[in-house]
Amino acid sequence: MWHSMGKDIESFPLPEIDKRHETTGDIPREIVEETSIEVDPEDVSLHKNLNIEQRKAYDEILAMVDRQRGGIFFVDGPGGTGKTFLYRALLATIRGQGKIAVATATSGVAASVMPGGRTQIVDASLRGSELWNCMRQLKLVRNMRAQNDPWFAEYLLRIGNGTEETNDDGEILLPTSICVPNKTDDTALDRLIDSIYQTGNAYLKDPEYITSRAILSTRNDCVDKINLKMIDRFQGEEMVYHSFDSVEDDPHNYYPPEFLNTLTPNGLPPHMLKLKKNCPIILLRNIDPANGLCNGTRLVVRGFQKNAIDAKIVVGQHFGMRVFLPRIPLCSSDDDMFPFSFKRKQFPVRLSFAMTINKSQGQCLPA
Ligand SMILES: Nc1ncnc2c1ncn2[C@@H]1O[C@H](COP(=O)(O)OP(=O)(O)OP(=O)(O)O)[C@@H](O)[C@H]1O
Repeated sequence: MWHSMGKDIESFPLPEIDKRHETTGDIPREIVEETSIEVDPEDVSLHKNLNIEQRKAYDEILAMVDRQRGGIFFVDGPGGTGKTFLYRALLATIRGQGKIAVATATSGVAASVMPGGRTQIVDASLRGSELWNCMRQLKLVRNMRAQNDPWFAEYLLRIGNGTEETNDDGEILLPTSICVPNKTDDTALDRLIDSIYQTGNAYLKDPEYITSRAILSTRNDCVDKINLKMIDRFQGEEMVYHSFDSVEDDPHNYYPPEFLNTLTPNGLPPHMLKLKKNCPIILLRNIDPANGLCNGTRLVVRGFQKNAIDAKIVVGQHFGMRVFLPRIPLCSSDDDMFPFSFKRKQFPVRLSFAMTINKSQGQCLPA
């Protein structure tokens, strides 16, 4: 499990492992794990559908593998141009030949969209690396996600490439068809919500519907406000979980729980976590990345227990898997935020009708 998070047991002060009990003989466990990844039959035929640029990249990378030559490739392309699709095709072909293909990504969610993906923490910039000059850049340019709307696909690419026309302030013009007019009154937020989510509970209860869309904001307070509005509209059995908040090394109790309860630092769940059956949630910590439970995984609540949330994974490789989420102690990732070290014991989840743009990276929101 530690390996799947890019860590090693040797970095912890634990007794040495007695290797006599290893069941894999002399073969390192990682090799056993990698060679036992099953190739999805659907992925095996993906290579037949590659577009021209994907095909060129696929052929070039595989040629290097076939010739058993080393090589480094950098597949570059804006969102939706089919990078993941290409990786899946490559992984399936290489693994299908009985060879090892290790899929890693810098975030758990990005790894979870690739079969057998692992998280590797990269503390470096690729361009700053001396390897950059040896890298062969392969560019994907065609937006495959917005194929049935070629105008929008082109528009997105122009924005990504910085070639869309701007005004004197450097702002681009959004077409009215994708805007919700802001009348600066109290109903503006409700109108935004109405245009994203149908009000009928039949829609909201459909996990596919609910996870195919989200309202994005730059700020956590906005996200919390929208999520609270949404959960009130949502119908179903309700449960409120309160967190246990404390400060480490506070023998004089300078920071009473009533005060701590009012805080919601970045990356921590709220003190009062209000959930309803079938509502969408997003995980805030890497609990078990190998089984799809990582920071950013989206789930739908199926039921409540006193000390566990019964939920179903609704994205990525582990789609449909039923899991039980525990309450865990969480610390704020931003150490400078408070002059004390804050600890919250809570389920590591937030509602995900709305999420911050940061959290949405690596997510697939097809609607
Ligand atoms: N050659 C193809 N044929 C059919 N569908 C494709 C093809 N390539 C990609 N797609 C589809 O287009 C969508 C976007 O592809 P993908 O997720 O691989 O893009 P990406 O570049 O990894 O996007 P992002 O950077 O946003 O993660 C997916 O639904 C994928 O199935």
